[in-house]
Amino acid sequence: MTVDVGALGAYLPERARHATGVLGQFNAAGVLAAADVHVAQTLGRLGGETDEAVLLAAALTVRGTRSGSVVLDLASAAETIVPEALEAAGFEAGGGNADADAPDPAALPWPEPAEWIARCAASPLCGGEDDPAGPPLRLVGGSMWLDRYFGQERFVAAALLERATAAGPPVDSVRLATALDRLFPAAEDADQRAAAASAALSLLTVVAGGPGTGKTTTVARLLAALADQPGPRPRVALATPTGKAAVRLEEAVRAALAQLDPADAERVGDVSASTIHRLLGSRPGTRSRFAHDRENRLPHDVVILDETSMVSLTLMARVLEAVRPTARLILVGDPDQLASVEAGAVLGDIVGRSGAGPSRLAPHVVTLQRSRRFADAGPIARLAAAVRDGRGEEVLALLRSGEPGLEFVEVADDVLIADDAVAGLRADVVAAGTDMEAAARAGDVTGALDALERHRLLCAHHLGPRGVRLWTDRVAGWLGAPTAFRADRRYVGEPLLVTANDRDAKLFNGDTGVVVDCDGEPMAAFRRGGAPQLVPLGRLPEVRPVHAMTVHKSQGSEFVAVTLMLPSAASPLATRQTLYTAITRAAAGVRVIGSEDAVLRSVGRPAARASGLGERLRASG
Ligand SMILES: Nc1ncnc2c1ncn2[C@@H]1O[C@H](COP(=O)(O)OP(=O)(O)OP(=O)(O)O)[C@@H](O)[C@H]1O
Repeated sequence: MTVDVGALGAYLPERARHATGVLGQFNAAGVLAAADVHVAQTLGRLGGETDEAVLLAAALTVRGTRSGSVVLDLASAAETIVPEALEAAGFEAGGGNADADAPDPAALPWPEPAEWIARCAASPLCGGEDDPAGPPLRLVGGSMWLDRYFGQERFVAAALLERATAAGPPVDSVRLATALDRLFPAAEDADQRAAAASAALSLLTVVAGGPGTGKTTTVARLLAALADQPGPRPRVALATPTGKAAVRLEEAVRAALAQLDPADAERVGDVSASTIHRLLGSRPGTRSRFAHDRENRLPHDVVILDETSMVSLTLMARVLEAVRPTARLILVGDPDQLASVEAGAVLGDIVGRSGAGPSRLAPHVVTLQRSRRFADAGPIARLAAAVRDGRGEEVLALLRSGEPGLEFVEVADDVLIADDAVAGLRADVVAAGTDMEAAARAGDVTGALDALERHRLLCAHHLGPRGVRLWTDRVAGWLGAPTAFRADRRYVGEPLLVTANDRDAKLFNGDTGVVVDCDGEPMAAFRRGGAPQLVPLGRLPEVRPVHAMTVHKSQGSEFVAVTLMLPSAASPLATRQTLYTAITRAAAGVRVIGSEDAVLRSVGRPAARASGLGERLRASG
């Protein structure tokens, strides 16, 4: 069965009004958006460049940064680039999925690579590695960067390497050893102890590890070890890319401190976490610069970033500028998860991808291997490890094994999924939804929030037949129309997703809650470390029902069971990171809906994010 994508026309990239020639053809094929064409044309006009091959390379480089890639490899561009609207919607290039007038991208006039590179190299728009800043593009080998990202990569690499090679901060090593022995007493805590020791003894440490490997616990105990050093209590900043993650980190660190000897916890004192943006501070009148930068450094002695996988190249550059040269910087995160929505895959580059050769930062990276949360041998942990390590056949075998907690619902990529095929999903959704609504009506806030976290449907895409939008409607239909809508269309028992930050209400993009009847007054309830947070519906920021959410949005959350709606094998979002991130959200159950081919393709394909940072960190010299 073919899929009708007529409804997707609205999401196809805008046609550029003034695009003619080669740029016009690439725009009409959906490869370049109007904005890409516009930037390239402006660069050409300002730089006196009319060569269409150079302007095409510029436009494709701009386009790449919008989907996370910092650099464009000209030689492979023709094979790797998929029209953007099709990417977003989860459709394959060509194959009749594009709008009827759109030419096939493979048939576009791609320049011959060697000549393309030579024409770009001769252009006044392109500088090389060592040219002074000025031209808007950089070309090194066959790779092209926007000068801005090229500069950021170079700066981030240099700043990290400088921290890695600098003498460590002064410490009382005898006292440190005693504190670490006290704080990490068990033999099996050796990896956590090594991470804490590294963080205490050097200006840069990366604590990498999957979910539940004890990263937060290590951070909390590290803070106790540092507080135990002679002298004043160190000034510590804890920061995360999102507000939701900051709330979670603060609660988790407090909980970990509460488990320590009271004298250790007392020495650390109160901790708070903020977003990285908030830590760096806003500067009136500018959106891209922060109050803290190289001229006005952060006052902290220790800066800890959590969920670093979600930090973009640009933000990492800003952090590195702002942290005092003598302060410790500790980067915490899971490099196997999806990267930032913006350009760059900094944590992955620092840790070094498998097979790409060791990073010069390797001595500063401590990877925590053992999950402390579930039994290591549990089926979900084994499934996650097989995905992470790219063992596709083992992933399939586990999904089909019938082991408790694992389920594979096999559906072909090109069919619209019928209700009968996903009866298990429907049963889970209806059971959790019914319990949630009953608890919400009874005013049982905790019961409603427990039901909310019992099961979550995750999709890679927003749009298309496997996307959040369609499945939100399907699930809403299964749950039945609410009997009592309010004027604002909210109803008691409705699960909500916050889609904008509201610092005053302490609600953040990605927070989820439930509308609960609190003594006749409907309130939105959100889980927090202590008592749940109750917000009158009129004071909510932007929200939508959360019957399904993207894997990206689910980062940093945990559910009892998760169903992943896998995209088709042809989708660029069918990647190892999508599958790994979804699986590692689940504590007790994982159901994957998709084709065998989609599973194998996802496991076999680490997300393609082109970046030159890893190369810089590997290069000798
Ligand atoms: N050394 C340890 N001894 C005993 N329990 C531990 C130890 N380290 C971690 N834990 C426990 O394991 C669980 C997971 O630890 P923690 O929250 O620190 O992991 P994490 O890697 O930060 O997880 P996430 O990725 O979900 O943020 C917690 O319940 C914690 O108390």
